Amino acid sequence: MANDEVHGGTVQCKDARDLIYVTRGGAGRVLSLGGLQRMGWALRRAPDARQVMKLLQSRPGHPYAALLDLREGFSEHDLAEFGDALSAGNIGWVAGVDAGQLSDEPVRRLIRDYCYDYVTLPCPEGVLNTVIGHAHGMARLGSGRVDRVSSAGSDDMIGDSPAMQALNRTLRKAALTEAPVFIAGETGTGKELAAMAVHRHSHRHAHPFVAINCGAIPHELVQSELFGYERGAFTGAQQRKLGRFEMANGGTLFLDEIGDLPLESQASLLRFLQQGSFERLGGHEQIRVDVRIISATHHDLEHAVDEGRFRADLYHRLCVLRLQQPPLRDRGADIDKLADHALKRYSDEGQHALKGFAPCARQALHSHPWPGNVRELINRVRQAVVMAEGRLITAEDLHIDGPASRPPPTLEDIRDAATRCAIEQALQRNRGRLIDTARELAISRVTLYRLMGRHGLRESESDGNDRSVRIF
Ligand SMILES: Nc1ncnc2c1ncn2[C@@H]1O[C@H](COP(=O)(O)OP(=O)(O)OP(=O)(O)O)[C@@H](O)[C@H]1O
Repeated sequence: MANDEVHGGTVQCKDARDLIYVTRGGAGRVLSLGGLQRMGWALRRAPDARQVMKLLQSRPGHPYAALLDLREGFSEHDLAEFGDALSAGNIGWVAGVDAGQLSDEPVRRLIRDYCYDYVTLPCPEGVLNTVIGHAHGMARLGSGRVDRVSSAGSDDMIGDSPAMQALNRTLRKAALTEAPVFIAGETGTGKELAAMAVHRHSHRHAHPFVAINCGAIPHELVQSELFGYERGAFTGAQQRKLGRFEMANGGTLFLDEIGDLPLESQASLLRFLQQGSFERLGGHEQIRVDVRIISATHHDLEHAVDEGRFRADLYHRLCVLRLQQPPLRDRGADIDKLADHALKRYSDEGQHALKGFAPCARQALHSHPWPGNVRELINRVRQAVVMAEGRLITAEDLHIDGPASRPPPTLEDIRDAATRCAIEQALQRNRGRLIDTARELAISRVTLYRLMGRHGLRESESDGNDRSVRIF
């Protein structure tokens, strides 16, 4: 769901997602979908229900999006055979239709009862990407796929380094409250996983967790995606559509890349946070829902506020509780655990069985700076699984140049990392109170404050009061 991001107009793929294109169209009616493949979809074609079931059975529980092209070739009898595939929890269906088919009762029923959404074909691939992306996200929620290789604290979040232990403790505390949570951290550090963990540990866990990537949706569609629309709200709005807020009722709404939210939607979100209600597009009724908001971004939201791109009042409403996702390079042995996990997860994609990582690869994993964090690590290991020719994955298979890419840490680097970690943990234990934290660490408050500035643990050099501390 919140799986794509837009950088400078191009959509970058985080992980390849599986799309099944079900079609029996004649020549000229089959969509090529090459653009979707470039956007990171792994495309599989299936002409009938049997093929779809075969694909589902080959990877039980694995999430798929499926585009069911209903424009030609399927009789009512054929469609009846899709019953099991349409009801599977790990597949999100989108129907593709000719506009005229929407008056056809069996087609309407199929869409209404089984599909996440429908599109009128042909349609721009950007739109298709968004819609099937959402369907895939819903399938992921339904798939119950949890990677429990972890030796760690928080369910499918692998890692038990001090930084991750601190994060796990904090997110469990956050889960017990109803306050909005803001998750900061570099791209690929696992902010969405952290948001899901907060939801899972909250009393809302039996209700939906709905995620949306505000940066991956065209600005003009964000408002209707979030708040839904009434029939006739605009040309093409042939029936009422529920927005993400309504879908998340009782549960949690995760707004990823919140910094990309257009100003109009910022105003609506602020109104929701103040009043607990909103209006659908084209509607006048105030709709009340019970939704907890978790937001995240890998950009500097404070900077966006300073530049007037993000409303300061909304920022303060969203950032009541703040979690900081640590970068991968600060997670020590977690790097090995994550690499082993990725190897296990993708081992069946390789040509031959792999035994593990060669010493040079282990060394490279620890010398690489990981600008793309866990996502980059998973992608590199996945690619190495496919490309490796030997029994062990080498640094070369990972396309990491070896220790030269980052010199080993100096004593000062190690001391700095330990100081930062000690201060972070003490701040958490003391709920951000500087006086108590300084006393525990046996340093003066001035020294503590100086060290926090040096290690990036407070917002600005000039603001010296306790309110600037964002760890609780
Ligand atoms: N601790 C972890 N254990 C296992 N997998 C992880 C962990 N952290 C991240 N991942 C995986 O890394 C990928 C990226 O994670 P995620 O999408 O949560 O990152 P993000 O911080 O939200 O990224 P972005 O800022 O780009 O939206 C996902 O495939 C996720 O499953």
